[in-house]
Amino acid sequence: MSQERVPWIIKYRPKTLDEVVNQDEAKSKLLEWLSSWEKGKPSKKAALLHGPPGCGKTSLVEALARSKGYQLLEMNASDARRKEDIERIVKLASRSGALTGSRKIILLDEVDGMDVRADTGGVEALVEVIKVSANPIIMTANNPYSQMLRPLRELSEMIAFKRLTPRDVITVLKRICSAEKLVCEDQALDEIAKRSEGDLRSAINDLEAMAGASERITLGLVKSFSTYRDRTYAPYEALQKLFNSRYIFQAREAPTSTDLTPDEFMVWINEHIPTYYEDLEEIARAYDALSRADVYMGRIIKTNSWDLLTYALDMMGPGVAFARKTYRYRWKPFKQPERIKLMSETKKSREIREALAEQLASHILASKSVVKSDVIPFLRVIFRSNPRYAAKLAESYRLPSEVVEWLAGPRAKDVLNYIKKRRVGK
Ligand SMILES: Nc1ncnc2c1ncn2[C@@H]1O[C@H](COP(=O)(O)OP(=O)(O)OP(=O)(O)O)[C@@H](O)[C@H]1O
Repeated sequence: MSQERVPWIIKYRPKTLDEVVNQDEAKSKLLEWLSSWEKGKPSKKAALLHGPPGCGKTSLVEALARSKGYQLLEMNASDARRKEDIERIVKLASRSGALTGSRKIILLDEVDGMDVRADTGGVEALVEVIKVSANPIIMTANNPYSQMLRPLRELSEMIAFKRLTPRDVITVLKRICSAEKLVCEDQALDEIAKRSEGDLRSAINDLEAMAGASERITLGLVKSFSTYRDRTYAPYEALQKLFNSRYIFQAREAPTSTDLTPDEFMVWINEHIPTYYEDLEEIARAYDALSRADVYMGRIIKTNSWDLLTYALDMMGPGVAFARKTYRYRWKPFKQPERIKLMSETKKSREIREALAEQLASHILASKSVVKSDVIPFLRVIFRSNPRYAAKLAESYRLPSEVVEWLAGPRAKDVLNYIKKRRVGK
């Protein structure tokens, strides 16, 4: 009988929570969140585990389910292309817990790989499922900060995973070497760990491939084997890379090593220049370089001249990084920029303003920007000071109640009452 070989990344998956290395903070946050579920008072309906590839997100959920006696229903979100797939699979799973008596955790891997074109509606379907789910839903993502995942972020406990250090990677590789009775030079393990850049999955795969080629793993063998991989970084990691780069080429790579577009990444740099630099002169020089990058980006977008991108990248990468006077590695807590947070918090309000401007522009034959700057501010004053007259305006322009509420703010109730009275009176 042929014996089927189990890949090492499956064979050596952590079986217990203790075997998941160097993710203690994520572990305790996840345990806390799950216990809030068990008490019937979940702090957030879902959990979104995020971090670089191969750092233990899926492994931790599997170990958690095993240790706490949950049945784990796993689904790769990027396989579920359409709204119906998500609804069918997850809805079923999220409702049946109470009937069968077995407790379930639903794990949706790689939600950032979901097909997000507007017509697929996957994210919206997932949001609805999370709201009604009777079982805890855990999602994983490498990059949780894209605009399309915003509705999921709002409903989820965000749990960050660290990139593993070379030492963590070596610990696990040594465990595997001894279980497989593999002779491996220390320097060879160091090299595999260095090349993996914290991705334990790729390190284990490399080790397995090399073990298939030779019984003894030497530094020479490693060097002849693997090549460095192109990696995608989370924005805060790319910022560490950028600000702490020793060489120009490192600073240059940083802006394109994330899933963000160069102008989105500029928002992150813009917010964090004062986080990283303390010296005023360094701050001024860094902003000067960034403003030049901004000028190039503006030109690129206006005239579609993408050949200028290289100059923009030079300015936002090396330009910002080498604004420093002397090199010193500094670790800084880079967070999601306030501007991005604010933009998402005010998204609804901006959408209403935009729609109202469009509607009024055609009524009063003015441009949308004139309506926004010269008409809407006055309407807001009228709606907040004269509800009776506001009701008349709302009726004649057929404004939906959402718009009335936005214009009238604290006086919305009064305006809506007058509208009702007018309708009854007719
Ligand atoms: N922190 C860790 N401790 C122990 N083993 C780990 C750890 N992280 C990863 N591994 C090993 O690497 C393999 C891949 O890990 P896992 O699937 O958990 O990564 P992930 O973070 O979910 O990655 P991705 O984002 O690519 O899905 C696992 O099979 C496991 O053997």
